[in-house]
Amino acid sequence: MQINFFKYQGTGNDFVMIDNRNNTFPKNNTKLIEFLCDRRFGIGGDGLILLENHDKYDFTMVYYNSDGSTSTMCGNGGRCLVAFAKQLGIIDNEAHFEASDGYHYAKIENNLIALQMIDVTDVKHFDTHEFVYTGSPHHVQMVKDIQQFDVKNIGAKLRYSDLYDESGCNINFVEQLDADTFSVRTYERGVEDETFSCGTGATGVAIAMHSTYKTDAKRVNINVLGGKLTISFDVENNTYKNVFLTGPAELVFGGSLEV
Ligand SMILES: N[C@@H](CCC[C@H](N)C(=O)O)C(=O)O
Repeated sequence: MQINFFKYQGTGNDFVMIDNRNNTFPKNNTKLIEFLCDRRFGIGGDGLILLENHDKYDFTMVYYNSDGSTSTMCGNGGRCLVAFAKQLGIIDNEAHFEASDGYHYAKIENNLIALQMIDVTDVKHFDTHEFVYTGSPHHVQMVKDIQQFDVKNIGAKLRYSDLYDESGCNINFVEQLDADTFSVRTYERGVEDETFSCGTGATGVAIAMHSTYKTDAKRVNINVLGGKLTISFDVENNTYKNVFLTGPAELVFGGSLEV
């Protein structure tokens, strides 16, 4: 079969995008998804996203990690999918769509995609870290000298440690740069490596930093290896609401391959 695809990236978190409105993509073929995401033998990406029809909203987002596993929400992937939907002419500058964690609203402003994330009520505090669920599970841990930190090995150890069940967790390491700016590096489960950016992770970090009083800003800058993200929110009765993840999302190239 022939597969037509586009490759997008959002702050260096990169995705193979496929328009599956005709339902022809073999969704249970884990090996195929892994192959398409492979950087040497395939197209290359941290994940693969299908854009599908929805009976009420503009589209449905179906997300797979690069190991071919179906997973929970991907914030950067959601932002890239909004840019892809605009390219396909499905939306103009606003989108309403459904993902694994429910309904999402997004808007395109000044070439940036602002994606509304789920409300977050429960930030769990531990001696060494915080745990936040922002559509995907996130471990948030402060470190010093983050640029020298061994994210891949220490991230993998924590992801497979007794702290988490077999489904694991994404592991974010954080260093504060100023009152409202943090540097973040993330080990992503399902990629089993450090990625250049993680949107649900950046969102989790911003909320964890606010809830532990490291910042009182409600607009937090997160610097990742692949660029800059901004997370804004309101706080009402310990619930983080109107949470928006904002940043660039760009088309890299498109093509087709025979599989
Ligand atoms: N890169 C993503 C997160 C993707 C899901 C994650 N790997 C998981 O399995 O939990 C993002 O931008 O949020």
